[in-house]
Amino acid sequence: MELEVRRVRQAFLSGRSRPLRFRLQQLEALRRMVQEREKDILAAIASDLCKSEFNVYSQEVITVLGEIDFMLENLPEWVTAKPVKKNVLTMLDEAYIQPQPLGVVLIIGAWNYPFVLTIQPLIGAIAAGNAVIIKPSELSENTAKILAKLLPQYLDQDLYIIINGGVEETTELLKQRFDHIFYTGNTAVGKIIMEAAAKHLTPVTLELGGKSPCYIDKDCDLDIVCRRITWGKYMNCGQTCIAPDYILCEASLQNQIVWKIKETVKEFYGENIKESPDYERIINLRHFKRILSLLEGQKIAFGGETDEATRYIAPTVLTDVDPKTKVMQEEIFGPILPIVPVKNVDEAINFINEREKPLALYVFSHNHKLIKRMIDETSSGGVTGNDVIMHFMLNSFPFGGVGSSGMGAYHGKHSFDTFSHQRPCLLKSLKREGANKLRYPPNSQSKVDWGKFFLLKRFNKEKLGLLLLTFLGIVAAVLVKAEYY
Ligand SMILES: NC(=O)c1ccc[n+]([C@@H]2O[C@H](COP(=O)([O-])OP(=O)(O)OC[C@H]3O[C@@H](n4cnc5c(N)ncnc54)[C@H](O)[C@@H]3O)[C@@H](O)[C@H]2O)c1
Ligand SMILES: CCCCCCCC=O
Repeated sequence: MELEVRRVRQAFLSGRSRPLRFRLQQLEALRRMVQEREKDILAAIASDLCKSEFNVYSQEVITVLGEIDFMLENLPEWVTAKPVKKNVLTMLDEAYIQPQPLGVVLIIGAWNYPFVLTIQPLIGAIAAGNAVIIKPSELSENTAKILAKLLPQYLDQDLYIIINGGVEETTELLKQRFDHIFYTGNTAVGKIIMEAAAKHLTPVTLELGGKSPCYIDKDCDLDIVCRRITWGKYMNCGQTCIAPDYILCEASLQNQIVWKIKETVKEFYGENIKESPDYERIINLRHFKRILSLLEGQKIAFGGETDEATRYIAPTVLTDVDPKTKVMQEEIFGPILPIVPVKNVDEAINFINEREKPLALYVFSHNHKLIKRMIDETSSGGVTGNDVIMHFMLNSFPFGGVGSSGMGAYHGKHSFDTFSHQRPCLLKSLKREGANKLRYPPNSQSKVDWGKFFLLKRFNKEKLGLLLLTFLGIVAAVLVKAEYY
Protein backbone atom coordinates (compact mmCIF):
# COMPACT_ATOMS: atom_id res chain seq x y z
CA MET A 1 0.00 0.00 0.00
CA GLU A 2 2.74 2.38 1.00
CA LEU A 3 4.41 1.99 -2.39
CA GLU A 4 1.14 2.51 -4.26
CA VAL A 5 0.28 5.65 -2.32
CA ARG A 6 3.83 6.93 -2.87
CA ARG A 7 3.51 6.31 -6.62
CA VAL A 8 0.26 8.28 -6.76
CA ARG A 9 1.79 11.10 -4.72
CA GLN A 10 4.76 11.25 -7.11
CA ALA A 11 2.34 11.52 -10.02
CA PHE A 12 0.48 14.33 -8.25
CA LEU A 13 3.75 16.15 -7.54
CA SER A 14 4.59 16.01 -11.26
CA GLY A 15 1.85 18.66 -11.58
CA ARG A 16 0.10 17.09 -14.54
CA SER A 17 -3.29 16.68 -12.85
CA ARG A 18 -3.56 20.47 -12.46
CA PRO A 19 -4.05 22.07 -15.89
CA LEU A 20 -7.69 22.61 -16.81
CA ARG A 21 -7.16 20.91 -20.17
CA PHE A 22 -5.90 17.74 -18.53
CA ARG A 23 -8.83 17.59 -16.10
CA LEU A 24 -11.31 18.02 -18.94
CA GLN A 25 -9.57 15.29 -20.95
CA GLN A 26 -9.75 12.86 -18.02
CA LEU A 27 -13.44 13.62 -17.45
CA GLU A 28 -14.13 13.10 -21.14
CA ALA A 29 -12.23 9.80 -20.98
CA LEU A 30 -14.37 8.75 -18.02
CA ARG A 31 -17.50 9.60 -20.00
CA ARG A 32 -16.17 7.54 -22.92
CA MET A 33 -15.59 4.62 -20.56
CA VAL A 34 -19.21 4.75 -19.36
CA GLN A 35 -20.54 5.02 -22.91
CA GLU A 36 -18.28 2.46 -24.61
CA ARG A 37 -18.38 -0.11 -21.79
CA GLU A 38 -21.99 0.48 -20.77
CA LYS A 39 -22.97 -3.16 -21.26
CA ASP A 40 -20.17 -4.48 -19.00
CA ILE A 41 -20.90 -1.89 -16.33
CA LEU A 42 -24.66 -2.57 -16.37
CA ALA A 43 -24.11 -6.32 -16.20
CA ALA A 44 -21.73 -6.08 -13.24
CA ILE A 45 -23.99 -3.88 -11.14
CA ALA A 46 -27.07 -5.87 -12.13
CA SER A 47 -25.49 -9.09 -10.92
CA ASP A 48 -24.33 -7.59 -7.62
CA LEU A 49 -27.78 -6.35 -6.68
CA CYS A 50 -30.06 -8.65 -8.72
CA LYS A 51 -31.21 -5.54 -10.49
CA SER A 52 -32.62 -4.98 -13.97
CA GLU A 53 -30.30 -3.15 -16.36
CA PHE A 54 -33.02 -0.51 -16.88
CA ASN A 55 -32.93 0.22 -13.17
CA VAL A 56 -29.12 0.28 -13.08
CA TYR A 57 -29.11 2.77 -15.92
CA SER A 58 -31.75 5.08 -14.46
CA GLN A 59 -30.54 4.90 -10.86
CA GLU A 60 -26.78 5.06 -11.40
CA VAL A 61 -25.48 5.58 -14.94
CA ILE A 62 -27.66 8.61 -15.76
CA THR A 63 -26.48 10.41 -12.63
CA VAL A 64 -22.81 9.74 -13.47
CA LEU A 65 -23.17 10.96 -17.06
CA GLY A 66 -25.14 14.01 -15.93
CA GLU A 67 -22.47 14.86 -13.37
CA ILE A 68 -19.65 14.58 -15.93
CA ASP A 69 -21.52 16.82 -18.39
CA PHE A 70 -22.19 19.36 -15.64
CA MET A 71 -18.50 19.41 -14.66
CA LEU A 72 -17.30 19.77 -18.26
CA GLU A 73 -19.63 22.69 -18.76
CA ASN A 74 -18.80 24.57 -15.57
CA LEU A 75 -15.22 23.65 -14.72
CA PRO A 76 -13.57 26.42 -16.77
CA GLU A 77 -15.44 28.98 -14.70
CA TRP A 78 -14.88 27.23 -11.35
CA VAL A 79 -11.10 26.90 -11.71
CA THR A 80 -10.56 30.59 -12.37
CA ALA A 81 -9.37 32.85 -9.57
CA LYS A 82 -12.16 34.95 -8.05
CA PRO A 83 -11.33 38.54 -7.06
CA VAL A 84 -12.56 39.46 -3.57
CA LYS A 85 -13.82 42.69 -2.03
CA LYS A 86 -10.96 44.72 -0.59
CA ASN A 87 -10.61 46.99 2.44
CA VAL A 88 -8.78 50.25 2.85
CA LEU A 89 -5.50 48.50 3.69
CA THR A 90 -5.54 46.41 0.51
CA MET A 91 -7.34 48.72 -1.92
CA LEU A 92 -4.30 49.03 -4.19
CA ASP A 93 -3.38 45.31 -4.07
CA GLU A 94 -4.43 42.26 -6.01
CA ALA A 95 -6.68 40.02 -3.87
CA TYR A 96 -8.29 36.85 -5.11
CA ILE A 97 -9.22 33.30 -4.17
CA GLN A 98 -7.58 30.56 -6.19
CA PRO A 99 -9.10 27.05 -5.87
CA GLN A 100 -6.30 24.48 -5.78
CA PRO A 101 -6.26 20.68 -5.57
CA LEU A 102 -5.76 19.15 -2.12
CA GLY A 103 -3.34 16.44 -3.29
CA VAL A 104 -3.89 12.69 -2.96
CA VAL A 105 -7.48 11.80 -2.13
CA LEU A 106 -8.82 8.45 -0.88
CA ILE A 107 -12.37 7.55 -1.94
CA ILE A 108 -14.00 4.61 -0.15
CA GLY A 109 -17.23 3.55 -1.86
CA ALA A 110 -20.34 1.73 -0.65
CA TRP A 111 -22.05 -1.32 -2.17
CA ASN A 112 -25.68 -0.28 -2.42
CA TYR A 113 -25.26 1.98 -5.48
CA PRO A 114 -21.71 0.82 -6.14
CA PHE A 115 -21.14 2.74 -9.34
CA VAL A 116 -22.55 6.19 -8.67
CA LEU A 117 -21.37 6.31 -5.05
CA THR A 118 -17.78 5.61 -6.15
CA ILE A 119 -17.61 7.43 -9.49
CA GLN A 120 -19.50 10.61 -8.55
CA PRO A 121 -16.91 11.59 -5.89
CA LEU A 122 -14.16 10.57 -8.32
CA ILE A 123 -15.54 13.05 -10.86
CA GLY A 124 -15.31 15.84 -8.27
CA ALA A 125 -11.79 14.85 -7.23
CA ILE A 126 -10.53 14.81 -10.84
CA ALA A 127 -12.30 18.09 -11.61
CA ALA A 128 -10.52 19.71 -8.67
CA GLY A 129 -7.15 18.48 -9.98
CA ASN A 130 -6.34 15.78 -7.41
CA ALA A 131 -4.74 12.37 -7.65
CA VAL A 132 -7.08 9.65 -6.39
CA ILE A 133 -7.00 6.21 -4.80
CA ILE A 134 -10.36 4.50 -5.18
CA LYS A 135 -11.46 1.69 -2.85
CA PRO A 136 -14.84 0.28 -3.97
CA SER A 137 -16.89 -1.81 -1.57
CA GLU A 138 -15.92 -5.47 -1.55
CA LEU A 139 -19.58 -6.44 -1.07
CA SER A 140 -20.49 -5.45 -4.62
CA GLU A 141 -17.63 -7.49 -5.99
CA ASN A 142 -18.56 -7.54 -9.68
CA THR A 143 -18.71 -3.76 -9.83
CA ALA A 144 -15.40 -3.55 -7.94
CA LYS A 145 -13.83 -5.92 -10.50
CA ILE A 146 -15.14 -4.12 -13.57
CA LEU A 147 -13.95 -0.77 -12.20
CA ALA A 148 -10.48 -2.23 -11.58
CA LYS A 149 -10.44 -3.45 -15.16
CA LEU A 150 -11.83 -0.40 -16.94
CA LEU A 151 -10.54 2.65 -15.07
CA PRO A 152 -6.85 2.06 -15.97
CA GLN A 153 -7.84 1.64 -19.64
CA TYR A 154 -9.32 5.13 -19.77
CA LEU A 155 -7.70 7.25 -17.05
CA ASP A 156 -4.11 8.24 -16.27
CA GLN A 157 -2.72 5.08 -14.64
CA ASP A 158 -0.46 6.78 -12.12
CA LEU A 159 -2.78 9.53 -10.96
CA TYR A 160 -5.94 7.48 -10.48
CA ILE A 161 -5.58 3.98 -9.13
CA ILE A 162 -8.03 1.48 -7.78
CA ILE A 163 -7.31 -0.81 -4.85
CA ASN A 164 -9.75 -3.62 -4.24
CA GLY A 165 -10.13 -5.48 -0.97
CA GLY A 166 -12.05 -5.69 2.29
CA VAL A 167 -11.57 -4.56 5.86
CA GLU A 168 -7.95 -5.74 6.02
CA GLU A 169 -6.89 -3.80 2.92
CA THR A 170 -8.87 -0.70 3.93
CA THR A 171 -7.30 -0.79 7.40
CA GLU A 172 -3.86 -0.95 5.83
CA LEU A 173 -4.72 1.84 3.39
CA LEU A 174 -5.94 4.06 6.23
CA LYS A 175 -2.48 4.00 7.83
CA GLN A 176 -1.16 6.05 4.91
CA ARG A 177 -1.29 9.82 4.75
CA PHE A 178 -3.88 11.35 2.43
CA ASP A 179 -4.89 14.93 1.80
CA HIS A 180 -8.57 14.09 2.01
CA ILE A 181 -10.63 10.97 2.72
CA PHE A 182 -14.11 10.66 1.25
CA TYR A 183 -16.03 7.77 2.80
CA THR A 184 -19.51 6.47 2.06
CA GLY A 185 -20.96 3.80 4.34
CA ASN A 186 -22.23 3.19 7.83
CA THR A 187 -21.76 5.43 10.85
CA ALA A 188 -19.72 2.89 12.88
CA VAL A 189 -17.08 2.60 10.15
CA GLY A 190 -17.28 6.37 9.68
CA LYS A 191 -15.84 6.72 13.19
CA ILE A 192 -12.98 4.33 12.32
CA ILE A 193 -12.21 6.42 9.23
CA MET A 194 -12.21 9.66 11.18
CA GLU A 195 -9.95 8.23 13.86
CA ALA A 196 -7.43 7.03 11.26
CA ALA A 197 -7.61 10.39 9.44
CA ALA A 198 -7.01 12.29 12.70
CA LYS A 199 -3.55 10.70 13.02
CA HIS A 200 -2.46 12.66 9.93
CA LEU A 201 -4.83 15.61 10.44
CA THR A 202 -6.49 14.59 7.20
CA PRO A 203 -9.87 16.24 6.51
CA VAL A 204 -12.77 13.86 5.89
CA THR A 205 -16.09 13.82 4.13
CA LEU A 206 -18.34 11.21 5.72
CA GLU A 207 -21.43 10.22 3.76
CA LEU A 208 -23.20 8.11 6.37
CA GLY A 209 -26.70 6.84 7.05
CA GLY A 210 -29.43 7.01 9.66
CA LYS A 211 -33.15 6.65 10.08
CA SER A 212 -34.86 9.06 7.67
CA PRO A 213 -38.39 9.84 8.87
CA CYS A 214 -41.48 10.50 6.79
CA TYR A 215 -44.23 12.61 8.34
CA ILE A 216 -47.66 12.34 6.72
CA ASP A 217 -50.08 15.12 7.63
CA LYS A 218 -53.82 14.36 7.47
CA ASP A 219 -54.26 17.26 5.03
CA CYS A 220 -52.85 15.56 1.95
CA ASP A 221 -53.61 13.33 -1.01
CA LEU A 222 -52.89 9.89 0.44
CA ASP A 223 -52.98 8.10 -2.93
CA ILE A 224 -50.13 10.21 -4.25
CA VAL A 225 -48.22 10.21 -0.96
CA CYS A 226 -48.31 6.42 -0.69
CA ARG A 227 -47.25 5.97 -4.33
CA ARG A 228 -44.20 8.20 -3.82
CA ILE A 229 -43.25 6.57 -0.53
CA THR A 230 -43.63 3.07 -1.99
CA TRP A 231 -41.30 4.00 -4.86
CA GLY A 232 -38.58 5.42 -2.58
CA LYS A 233 -38.85 2.76 0.12
CA TYR A 234 -38.77 -0.41 -1.97
CA MET A 235 -36.38 0.80 -4.70
CA ASN A 236 -33.18 -1.26 -4.47
CA CYS A 237 -35.04 -3.43 -1.91
CA GLY A 238 -34.87 -0.65 0.67
CA GLN A 239 -31.06 -0.48 0.47
CA THR A 240 -30.94 3.26 -0.18
CA CYS A 241 -29.27 5.67 2.23
CA ILE A 242 -32.09 8.22 1.88
CA ALA A 243 -34.98 5.74 1.72
CA PRO A 244 -37.87 6.65 4.03
CA ASP A 245 -36.97 4.57 7.09
CA TYR A 246 -40.29 4.92 8.97
CA ILE A 247 -43.61 6.77 8.85
CA LEU A 248 -44.99 9.08 11.52
CA CYS A 249 -48.70 9.87 11.22
CA GLU A 250 -51.88 10.16 13.22
CA ALA A 251 -53.31 6.77 14.19
CA SER A 252 -56.48 7.43 12.15
CA LEU A 253 -54.43 7.42 8.91
CA GLN A 254 -52.65 4.14 9.53
CA ASN A 255 -55.08 1.68 7.94
CA GLN A 256 -55.57 3.77 4.82
CA ILE A 257 -51.81 4.12 4.39
CA VAL A 258 -51.32 0.36 4.73
CA TRP A 259 -54.01 -0.36 2.17
CA LYS A 260 -52.74 2.21 -0.33
CA ILE A 261 -49.10 1.10 -0.07
CA LYS A 262 -50.25 -2.51 -0.51
CA GLU A 263 -52.17 -1.58 -3.67
CA THR A 264 -49.21 0.39 -5.03
CA VAL A 265 -46.83 -2.51 -4.39
CA LYS A 266 -49.16 -4.68 -6.48
CA GLU A 267 -49.26 -2.06 -9.24
CA PHE A 268 -45.44 -1.65 -9.29
CA TYR A 269 -44.29 -5.26 -8.87
CA GLY A 270 -47.34 -7.37 -9.87
CA GLU A 271 -49.04 -10.20 -7.98
CA ASN A 272 -45.86 -12.25 -7.87
CA ILE A 273 -43.22 -9.85 -6.59
CA LYS A 274 -40.47 -12.47 -6.81
CA GLU A 275 -40.89 -12.48 -10.57
CA SER A 276 -40.70 -8.71 -10.95
CA PRO A 277 -37.55 -7.46 -12.74
CA ASP A 278 -37.94 -4.25 -10.74
CA TYR A 279 -37.63 -5.82 -7.29
CA GLU A 280 -34.09 -6.43 -6.04
CA ARG A 281 -32.58 -8.74 -3.42
CA ILE A 282 -30.66 -8.20 -0.18
CA ILE A 283 -26.91 -7.90 -0.80
CA ASN A 284 -25.78 -10.83 1.41
CA LEU A 285 -26.85 -13.30 4.07
CA ARG A 286 -25.54 -11.21 6.96
CA HIS A 287 -27.77 -8.27 6.01
CA PHE A 288 -30.66 -10.66 5.20
CA LYS A 289 -30.54 -12.11 8.74
CA ARG A 290 -30.10 -8.69 10.31
CA ILE A 291 -33.24 -7.40 8.56
CA LEU A 292 -35.26 -10.49 9.49
CA SER A 293 -34.34 -9.99 13.15
CA LEU A 294 -36.01 -6.55 12.96
CA LEU A 295 -39.37 -8.23 12.34
CA GLU A 296 -39.40 -10.11 15.65
CA GLY A 297 -42.40 -9.23 17.79
CA GLN A 298 -43.84 -6.80 15.23
CA LYS A 299 -47.37 -6.55 13.82
CA ILE A 300 -46.99 -7.22 10.08
CA ALA A 301 -49.76 -5.42 8.19
CA PHE A 302 -48.67 -6.97 4.92
CA GLY A 303 -45.56 -8.59 3.43
CA GLY A 304 -43.13 -10.44 5.67
CA GLU A 305 -42.52 -13.32 3.20
CA THR A 306 -38.84 -14.25 2.88
CA ASP A 307 -36.62 -16.70 1.03
CA GLU A 308 -33.15 -17.23 2.40
CA ALA A 309 -31.79 -19.01 -0.71
CA THR A 310 -32.37 -15.93 -2.89
CA ARG A 311 -32.19 -13.38 -0.05
CA TYR A 312 -35.71 -12.23 -0.91
CA ILE A 313 -37.66 -10.13 1.56
CA ALA A 314 -41.10 -8.97 0.42
CA PRO A 315 -42.14 -5.31 0.70
CA THR A 316 -43.39 -5.16 4.26
CA VAL A 317 -45.31 -2.66 6.39
CA LEU A 318 -45.44 -2.81 10.20
CA THR A 319 -48.15 -1.01 12.17
CA ASP A 320 -48.44 0.40 15.71
CA VAL A 321 -44.70 0.10 16.09
CA ASP A 322 -43.30 0.72 19.55
CA PRO A 323 -40.39 3.20 19.24
CA LYS A 324 -38.46 1.19 21.84
CA THR A 325 -38.29 -1.94 19.67
CA LYS A 326 -35.23 -2.93 17.64
CA VAL A 327 -36.65 -1.90 14.25
CA MET A 328 -36.73 1.69 15.54
CA GLN A 329 -33.24 1.58 17.05
CA GLU A 330 -31.13 1.07 13.92
CA GLU A 331 -31.27 2.06 10.26
CA ILE A 332 -33.38 -0.61 8.53
CA PHE A 333 -31.69 -0.56 5.11
CA GLY A 334 -34.18 -3.13 3.81
CA PRO A 335 -37.79 -3.32 2.57
CA ILE A 336 -39.50 -2.96 5.96
CA LEU A 337 -41.58 0.12 6.68
CA PRO A 338 -42.69 0.72 10.27
CA ILE A 339 -45.56 3.09 11.02
CA VAL A 340 -45.31 4.86 14.37
CA PRO A 341 -48.55 6.64 15.31
CA VAL A 342 -48.19 10.14 16.78
CA LYS A 343 -50.87 12.51 18.09
CA ASN A 344 -49.99 15.49 15.92
CA VAL A 345 -47.21 17.41 14.20
CA ASP A 346 -45.80 18.65 17.54
CA GLU A 347 -45.29 15.08 18.69
CA ALA A 348 -43.72 14.20 15.31
CA ILE A 349 -41.25 17.09 15.61
CA ASN A 350 -40.32 16.05 19.17
CA PHE A 351 -39.94 12.44 18.04
CA ILE A 352 -37.48 13.46 15.31
CA ASN A 353 -35.55 15.85 17.54
CA GLU A 354 -35.12 13.29 20.33
CA ARG A 355 -33.16 11.06 17.92
CA GLU A 356 -29.92 11.32 15.92
CA LYS A 357 -30.05 13.76 13.03
CA PRO A 358 -31.19 11.81 9.95
CA LEU A 359 -29.72 11.93 6.45
CA ALA A 360 -33.10 12.88 4.95
CA LEU A 361 -36.50 14.07 6.13
CA TYR A 362 -39.75 13.82 4.21
CA VAL A 363 -42.93 15.76 4.98
CA PHE A 364 -46.20 15.36 3.14
CA SER A 365 -48.96 17.96 3.36
CA HIS A 366 -51.06 20.36 1.32
CA ASN A 367 -50.23 22.84 4.06
CA HIS A 368 -47.10 24.67 2.98
CA LYS A 369 -46.79 26.35 6.40
CA LEU A 370 -46.67 22.97 8.11
CA ILE A 371 -43.87 21.81 5.80
CA LYS A 372 -41.92 25.01 6.49
CA ARG A 373 -42.45 24.54 10.21
CA MET A 374 -41.10 20.98 10.06
CA ILE A 375 -38.05 22.28 8.19
CA ASP A 376 -37.50 25.13 10.66
CA GLU A 377 -37.89 23.02 13.79
CA THR A 378 -35.87 19.92 12.85
CA SER A 379 -32.48 19.09 11.38
CA SER A 380 -31.44 16.55 8.73
CA GLY A 381 -28.93 16.22 5.90
CA GLY A 382 -31.56 17.16 3.30
CA VAL A 383 -35.35 17.55 3.07
CA THR A 384 -37.89 16.88 0.38
CA GLY A 385 -41.44 18.11 0.86
CA ASN A 386 -44.21 16.03 -0.74
CA ASP A 387 -41.82 13.51 -2.28
CA VAL A 388 -38.87 11.28 -1.39
CA ILE A 389 -35.31 10.81 -2.72
CA MET A 390 -35.59 13.68 -5.22
CA HIS A 391 -33.21 16.11 -3.52
CA PHE A 392 -30.41 13.64 -4.42
CA MET A 393 -31.04 14.34 -8.11
CA LEU A 394 -30.47 18.09 -8.10
CA ASN A 395 -26.74 18.68 -8.35
CA SER A 396 -26.97 22.31 -7.36
CA PHE A 397 -27.79 20.95 -3.87
CA PRO A 398 -25.00 19.88 -1.52
CA PHE A 399 -25.64 16.20 -0.76
CA GLY A 400 -24.55 15.04 2.67
CA GLY A 401 -25.51 14.42 6.27
CA VAL A 402 -25.39 16.35 9.51
CA GLY A 403 -24.50 15.07 12.98
CA SER A 404 -24.37 11.29 12.98
CA SER A 405 -25.59 11.11 9.35
CA GLY A 406 -22.31 12.60 8.18
CA MET A 407 -20.19 15.65 7.55
CA GLY A 408 -19.29 17.52 4.39
CA ALA A 409 -21.17 17.28 1.11
CA TYR A 410 -20.76 16.77 -2.61
CA HIS A 411 -22.46 16.83 -6.05
CA GLY A 412 -21.77 19.40 -8.75
CA LYS A 413 -19.93 22.52 -7.55
CA HIS A 414 -20.07 21.17 -3.99
CA SER A 415 -17.87 18.25 -5.07
CA PHE A 416 -15.42 20.63 -6.69
CA ASP A 417 -15.29 22.67 -3.46
CA THR A 418 -14.97 19.58 -1.26
CA PHE A 419 -11.85 18.49 -3.13
CA SER A 420 -10.34 21.98 -3.46
CA HIS A 421 -8.50 24.30 -1.15
CA GLN A 422 -9.80 27.86 -1.49
CA ARG A 423 -6.47 29.63 -1.34
CA PRO A 424 -6.54 33.34 -0.48
CA CYS A 425 -3.88 35.16 -2.53
CA LEU A 426 -2.88 38.74 -1.71
CA LEU A 427 -0.32 40.36 -4.02
CA LYS A 428 1.16 43.62 -2.81
CA SER A 429 3.66 45.98 -4.36
CA LEU A 430 7.02 46.71 -2.76
CA LYS A 431 6.30 50.37 -3.36
CA ARG A 432 4.07 52.72 -1.30
CA GLU A 433 5.86 51.88 1.95
CA GLY A 434 4.71 55.17 3.45
CA ALA A 435 1.17 53.90 3.76
CA ASN A 436 2.38 51.00 5.92
CA LYS A 437 3.77 53.21 8.68
CA LEU A 438 0.47 52.92 10.52
CA ARG A 439 1.11 49.26 11.35
CA TYR A 440 4.80 49.41 12.20
CA PRO A 441 6.06 50.05 15.75
CA PRO A 442 6.26 52.20 17.71
CA ASN A 443 2.50 52.21 18.22
CA SER A 444 0.61 55.25 19.52
CA GLN A 445 -2.87 56.48 20.35
CA SER A 446 -3.06 58.31 17.05
CA LYS A 447 -2.22 55.14 15.10
CA VAL A 448 -4.90 53.25 17.05
CA ASP A 449 -7.38 56.02 16.23
CA TRP A 450 -6.52 55.85 12.55
CA GLY A 451 -6.83 52.04 12.70
CA LYS A 452 -10.28 52.39 14.26
CA PHE A 453 -11.21 54.92 11.62
CA PHE A 454 -10.15 52.78 8.67
CA LEU A 455 -10.92 49.27 9.85
CA LEU A 456 -13.78 49.54 12.34
CA LYS A 457 -15.53 52.41 10.62
CA ARG A 458 -15.92 54.20 14.00
CA PHE A 459 -16.38 57.65 12.59
CA ASN A 460 -18.66 60.59 12.63
CA LYS A 461 -20.65 60.15 9.43
CA GLU A 462 -20.95 63.89 8.81
CA LYS A 463 -17.20 64.21 8.63
CA LEU A 464 -16.79 61.14 6.49
CA GLY A 465 -16.85 62.98 3.14
CA LEU A 466 -14.22 65.42 4.25
CA LEU A 467 -11.96 62.74 5.74
CA LEU A 468 -12.33 60.49 2.75
CA LEU A 469 -11.34 63.33 0.44
CA THR A 470 -8.31 64.07 2.61
CA PHE A 471 -7.30 60.40 2.59
CA LEU A 472 -7.68 60.03 -1.15
CA GLY A 473 -5.62 63.18 -1.58
CA ILE A 474 -2.84 61.65 0.55
CA VAL A 475 -2.96 58.37 -1.34
CA ALA A 476 -2.85 60.22 -4.67
CA ALA A 477 0.11 62.29 -3.47
CA VAL A 478 1.98 59.16 -2.32
CA LEU A 479 1.28 57.47 -5.64
CA VAL A 480 2.42 60.40 -7.71
CA LYS A 481 5.58 60.71 -5.60
CA ALA A 482 6.32 56.97 -5.88
CA GLU A 483 5.95 57.03 -9.66
CA TYR A 484 7.99 60.21 -10.00
CA TYR A 485 11.00 58.75 -8.14
N1 LIG B 1 -24.77 9.08 2.73
C1 LIG B 1 -24.66 8.34 1.65
O1 LIG B 1 -24.50 8.83 0.54
C2 LIG B 1 -24.71 6.85 1.75
C3 LIG B 1 -24.75 6.11 0.58
C4 LIG B 1 -24.80 4.73 0.67
C5 LIG B 1 -24.83 4.12 1.89
N2 LIG B 1 -24.81 4.86 3.00
C6 LIG B 1 -24.88 4.22 4.31
O2 LIG B 1 -23.99 3.13 4.32
C7 LIG B 1 -24.51 2.08 5.09
C8 LIG B 1 -24.49 0.79 4.28
O3 LIG B 1 -23.27 0.58 3.73
P1 LIG B 1 -22.17 -0.33 4.47
O4 LIG B 1 -21.58 0.38 5.61
O5 LIG B 1 -22.79 -1.67 4.69
O6 LIG B 1 -21.13 -0.35 3.31
P2 LIG B 1 -19.85 -1.24 3.14
O7 LIG B 1 -19.89 -2.44 4.01
O8 LIG B 1 -19.75 -1.41 1.70
O9 LIG B 1 -18.74 -0.32 3.71
C9 LIG B 1 -18.34 0.83 3.07
C10 LIG B 1 -16.84 0.79 2.91
O10 LIG B 1 -16.22 0.71 4.18
C11 LIG B 1 -15.21 -0.29 4.17
N3 LIG B 1 -15.15 -0.88 5.51
C12 LIG B 1 -16.06 -1.74 6.07
N4 LIG B 1 -15.66 -2.06 7.32
C13 LIG B 1 -14.50 -1.41 7.56
C14 LIG B 1 -13.61 -1.34 8.67
N5 LIG B 1 -13.84 -2.00 9.79
N6 LIG B 1 -12.53 -0.56 8.54
C15 LIG B 1 -12.29 0.12 7.42
N7 LIG B 1 -13.10 0.10 6.33
C16 LIG B 1 -14.18 -0.67 6.40
C17 LIG B 1 -15.65 -1.27 3.13
O11 LIG B 1 -14.53 -1.97 2.62
C18 LIG B 1 -16.33 -0.41 2.10
O12 LIG B 1 -15.45 0.04 1.12
C19 LIG B 1 -25.90 2.51 5.48
O13 LIG B 1 -25.84 3.04 6.77
C20 LIG B 1 -26.22 3.61 4.50
O14 LIG B 1 -27.17 4.53 4.95
C21 LIG B 1 -24.74 6.21 2.97
C1 LIG C 1 -32.42 7.04 -8.20
C2 LIG C 1 -31.95 6.74 -6.86
C3 LIG C 1 -30.55 7.09 -6.52
C4 LIG C 1 -30.39 7.09 -5.06
C5 LIG C 1 -28.97 7.12 -4.62
C6 LIG C 1 -28.95 7.17 -3.15
C7 LIG C 1 -27.59 7.08 -2.62
C8 LIG C 1 -27.60 6.49 -1.27
O1 LIG C 1 -27.76 5.30 -1.07
